[in-house]
Amino acid sequence: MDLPKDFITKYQRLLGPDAPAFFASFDESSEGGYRVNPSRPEMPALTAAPAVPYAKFGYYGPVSGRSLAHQSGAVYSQEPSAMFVGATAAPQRGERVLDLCAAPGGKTTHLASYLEGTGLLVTNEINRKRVSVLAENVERFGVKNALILNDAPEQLSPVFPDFFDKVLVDAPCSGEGMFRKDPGAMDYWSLDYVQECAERQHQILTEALKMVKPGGQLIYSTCTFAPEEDEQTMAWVLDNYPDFHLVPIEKTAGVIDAIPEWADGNPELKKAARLFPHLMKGEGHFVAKLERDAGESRQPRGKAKLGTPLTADQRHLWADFAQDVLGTTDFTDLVTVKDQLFAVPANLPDLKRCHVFRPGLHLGTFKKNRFEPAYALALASDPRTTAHTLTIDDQQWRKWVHGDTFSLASAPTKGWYLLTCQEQPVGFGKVVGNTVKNFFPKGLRFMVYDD
Ligand SMILES: C[S@@+](CC[C@H](N)C(=O)[O-])C[C@H]1O[C@@H](n2cnc3c(N)ncnc32)[C@H](O)[C@@H]1O
Repeated sequence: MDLPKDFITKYQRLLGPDAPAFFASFDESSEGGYRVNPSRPEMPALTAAPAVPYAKFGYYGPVSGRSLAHQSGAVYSQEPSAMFVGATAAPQRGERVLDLCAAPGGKTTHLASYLEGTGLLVTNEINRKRVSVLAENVERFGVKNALILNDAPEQLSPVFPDFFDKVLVDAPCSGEGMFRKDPGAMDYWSLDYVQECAERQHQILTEALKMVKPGGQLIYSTCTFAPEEDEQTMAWVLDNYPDFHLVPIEKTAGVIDAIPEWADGNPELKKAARLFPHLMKGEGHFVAKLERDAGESRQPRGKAKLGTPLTADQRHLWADFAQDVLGTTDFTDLVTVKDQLFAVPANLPDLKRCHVFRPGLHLGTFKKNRFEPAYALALASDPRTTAHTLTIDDQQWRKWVHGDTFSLASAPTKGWYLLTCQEQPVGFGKVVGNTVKNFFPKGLRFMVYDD
């Protein structure tokens, strides 16, 4: 690979005798990876692959974007070193978690797997186009407890002061760890760009640190090797925020200590982790875990007023659907936004200064005198406990994801069914006679080709 000249000079100086192995790794092929979704029935073929030693739910190997496993949210494709980030954050059930720079959602979905639908996951992306992709992935993964925001960090810090148990800053960076998979990332790389990224990281962290509750943690990560964005950024935090300290990260499978000499020599920096492509299977990351001292918390202002309460008619339509089709009335905090029904997380502060992209789990749409369930609800439903399910085969699934109606051998009772294929939820279909009407979202349709 034709690496930038300044990049070669810089890492020859920094890595010395290790530099040739580091440069050689850019000419090797990338190692694919994926995480399984613990809220889905197990797909044995997925868990038969070698496990990523440090990452709960993680496996080595490729996964196709046109596979049933992917469409149904049974897996999330993620390169193995990126899994180290979620594994370091490892939130506990019930915690309040913020993913500040979240799109396309690799780390967010990993955090969601740890939370198991409990607590709160606020997942934010500053870029409008990218927040749509984030929402798509969060919904595909069946995440029930997420609030999706589209804000800059400085818009969020006054809303969530001292609020979160865990804050993840997976920072925008110079992306040197992306060069191998995406050589286009080299086009905008320069020594000045690295500096620019470091400055932006300081700005993001300034806001992010305000949202960590006393005793809470901030996990900082990049997919670059640049010391300016890694050890030096953490040294800057330690110098400027005396109530934060680094917590040691367990390192296995070729993950090594961060390098204090690449910053101000503070030995504390060793507690952070470096993932190098010549030392482990993955593209490369830097990960640090900061913890805030215990102390008094400021209280966030007000209470969120999301959407509008349901009308009596809407309550009945939803209750009928929930009882008949889902077999559960578990969802409690319900609101409508225009004609859309959402289950929203409880105990949120006043969000009127935020851009709310999804106030919670999208349950469906109220049409004239009827309720149409959402794709997001289907993928958040567990077929093992859903009242109305209908098993479809592989051929029927291909028609489903292509947007075609298809026929059944016999006609079940008319109505909505959670369709399942190989036990995975794939959407809500409406059965009329022996035909399944297609409600697979238009923007997500695709064609499956024979291998
Ligand atoms: C490394 S990517 C995040 C990847 C994501 N965490 C994942 O695992 O899929 C960094 C994200 O930060 C966003 N970003 C860019 N500038 C930002 C800023 N000033 N503040 C917050 N986020 C920013 C980018 O749009 C990008 O989506």
